[in-house]
Amino acid sequence: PGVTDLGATPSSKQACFCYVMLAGISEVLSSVVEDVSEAVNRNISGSQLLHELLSAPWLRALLKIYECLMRFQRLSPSPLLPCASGLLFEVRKAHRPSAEARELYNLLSSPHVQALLSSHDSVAQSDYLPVLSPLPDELPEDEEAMRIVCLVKNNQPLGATIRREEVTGDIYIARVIHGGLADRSGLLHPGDLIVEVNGNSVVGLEPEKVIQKLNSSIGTILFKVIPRSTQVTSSQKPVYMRAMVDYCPLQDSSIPCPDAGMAFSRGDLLEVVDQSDALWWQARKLPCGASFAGLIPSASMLRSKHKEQWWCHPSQVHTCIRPCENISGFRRSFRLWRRTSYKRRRQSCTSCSPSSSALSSPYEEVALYQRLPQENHRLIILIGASGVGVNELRKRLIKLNPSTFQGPVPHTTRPIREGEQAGREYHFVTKELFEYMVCNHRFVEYGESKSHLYGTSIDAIDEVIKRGRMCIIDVEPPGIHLLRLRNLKPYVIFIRAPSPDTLRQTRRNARLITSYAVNRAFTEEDFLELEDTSQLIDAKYKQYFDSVVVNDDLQDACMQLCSIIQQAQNEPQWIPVSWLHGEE
Ligand SMILES: Nc1ncnc2c1ncn2[C@@H]1O[C@H](COP(=O)(O)OP(=O)(O)OP(=O)(O)O)[C@@H](O)[C@H]1O
Repeated sequence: PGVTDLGATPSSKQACFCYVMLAGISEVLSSVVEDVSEAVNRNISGSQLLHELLSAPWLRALLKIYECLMRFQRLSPSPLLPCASGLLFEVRKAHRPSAEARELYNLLSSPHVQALLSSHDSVAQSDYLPVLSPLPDELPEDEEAMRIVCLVKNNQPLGATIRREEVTGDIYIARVIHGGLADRSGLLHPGDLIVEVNGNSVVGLEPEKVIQKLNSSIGTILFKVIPRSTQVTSSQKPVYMRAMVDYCPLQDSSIPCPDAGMAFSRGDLLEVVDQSDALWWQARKLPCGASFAGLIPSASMLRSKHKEQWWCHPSQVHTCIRPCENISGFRRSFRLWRRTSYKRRRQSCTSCSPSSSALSSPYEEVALYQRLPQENHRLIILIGASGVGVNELRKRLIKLNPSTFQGPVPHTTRPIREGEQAGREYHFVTKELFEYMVCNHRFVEYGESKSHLYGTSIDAIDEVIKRGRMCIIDVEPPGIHLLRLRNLKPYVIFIRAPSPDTLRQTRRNARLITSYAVNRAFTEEDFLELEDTSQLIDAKYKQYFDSVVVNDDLQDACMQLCSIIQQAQNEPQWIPVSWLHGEE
């Protein structure tokens, strides 16, 4: 039985057959009885009766049936092939089909499996279209090998770009997009000369016209190409890069094919699969969603684009949060200074665009890094708008686990006070030593408050890390650049302001540090400034953020921070390759 016969049980079929047989025999017998009774009634002689009986059609029919049954008995049916006996066994079992058999039956009879089986049969019988006309018997000696490529285009783009040779007007495949339709076919390669598309010659046509032809083709596209004489097999290993700038192909007039372009934003992780072209690379965004790559400008291309943009719109490329010359750490006096300085700087800047370092390196090569247990902990940097709660979160973390988390001890030129201990609250240093450290770039941040200098030094951070602790600092965003060092391998967490409603709701009873004596409640102006600054930092520095925590509920934010820090120290993370083995 075929798949579709699984439902009918063999016993019911046999019963049906027997019924047909019995109906025939009873007909024959009733005709025998009829003939005999007729002969008796007619009172004919015995020999005549015998002759009539023996020549009666019913007797012949009975004898035929008898012969058939005897033959059937001699040749009792047996399976022709061993697999057929297995099949028979299965069929017998199918009298009461098991749950598996029923499931198999359902699966096999589903439309897509039926379609798959039918496709398989077509392929197995080479039953596919179009049937190409046979090659002429006699080909000229100098005839170039022509390849006829048939692609079935669905909604996806073709996945190849073309270029025109200016002198000859020939149209060539310029590049094949990784994972795209053309690439998967394995039949079109960069450098192949396109002679015809769907039977129409393309030689001498403008590339736009060819693209139009291709775009308007639905279903099958038939290419006639002369393959490039030497095929270049590209076996490039993917390179992973962090985008340090934003890019939108639809706004880029220089891209060879905007449809093949891939947009990305600062901070996106890109898997660059092809760098063979000096101007246009091919990449996928990670975590990988698309099966095919997109075109992105090469690093040199992006650099020249940004230079060009700078000359056209120089006002857009200044930084809205400039590197600070005199900003301080996290003690109360530092933070007071920070608040006032922040306001001043915010007023003078209105725009937000990539910094100069992003322009010089639009992509940063990264690799996965897993910290080994014997290695130093990574530096944890918290970044956030003033008032968002960076200091509060940091204090809570340290309080929660003082043997694990620690902040660096700041330096100051102010005299030591009663109850203070050198190296505990501050490193108390002379003004000369402080200035010497400034000249030698030893401070991540420093500033002046009430004629005294305060600063957070790289050495103080190092000290904490070397003691085996996890150093947690909060710095103003420009400080990130100074801390991106191989030995510190900083992990940056952005503390983002919650939605405007949640911000106002959660900070109803919070106090803002405004002076040594007075902590006042948040005003509407504070909220607006906080939201504004939070968005600005996010937009300008997101390429450096490894994680983001929204500080809505303090307890939740603190817990989230703990688990992110744990992951940062113990799970593989993407870091710049220069932190693994390169120069700092
Ligand atoms: N999620 C929160 N819910 C309620 N209050 C909060 C929350 N986060 C912080 N606060 C409170 O907001 C105030 C400002 O926080 P904090 O001093 O940590 O700000 P900051 O980001 O360090 O800014 P600055 O550098 O200006 O001090 C503090 O009183 C703090 O307790």
